[in-house]
Amino acid sequence: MLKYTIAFLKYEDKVLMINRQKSPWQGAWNGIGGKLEAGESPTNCIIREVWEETGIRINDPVFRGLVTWNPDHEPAQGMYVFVANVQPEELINLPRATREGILELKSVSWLLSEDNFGTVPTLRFFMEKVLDVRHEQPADYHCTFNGDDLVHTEIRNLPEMTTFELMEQK
Ligand SMILES: Nc1nc2c([nH]c(=O)n2[C@H]2C[C@H](O)[C@@H](COP(=O)(O)OP(=O)(O)OP(=O)(O)O)O2)c(=O)[nH]1
Repeated sequence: MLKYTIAFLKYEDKVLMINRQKSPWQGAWNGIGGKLEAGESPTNCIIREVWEETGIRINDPVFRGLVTWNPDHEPAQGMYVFVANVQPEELINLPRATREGILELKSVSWLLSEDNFGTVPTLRFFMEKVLDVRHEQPADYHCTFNGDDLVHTEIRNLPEMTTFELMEQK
């Protein structure tokens, strides 16, 4: 079982992002998410985290895979990734400061642009595929870090346990 979840909430060609208030990746834009609680399924975790951090209720997050990183990077080895569509009426008062950081809608093209150093370093590797729900199967997007430098990326098949973990205690 991985320790974290993350969600990319889409509206048209934009995604709701948070500029993180704390480490890791303090000051960088990332999707919305957080740590699994004891006994919580990844799906229930992401529904709770999105509610707590944005006030938005997502009912049917779509599982899109894992982002994992080398075990020596830190004890937490990865996160379950989800996408969900949101309605414009749910995206109020943006940008908005919250306890976790600043919430803002960012365009996918800005998030993926090569001269953008304002996002967490893994995002550009997996985000386009994760958002392409119609053409890309869920996968394990594996990252190798040396310190804070992302030195290698690799797309792996999903471990079989993943489906079971997702269904657990739903
Ligand atoms: N720990 C960790 N989290 C990462 C990395 N990259 C990355 O996108 N994340 C994501 C996973 C989560 O969505 C988020 C980290 O969660 P968090 O620390 O804000 O979790 P939380 O709010 O539940 O934690 P807390 O208040 O209990 O400390 O960042 C990384 O390298 N390390």
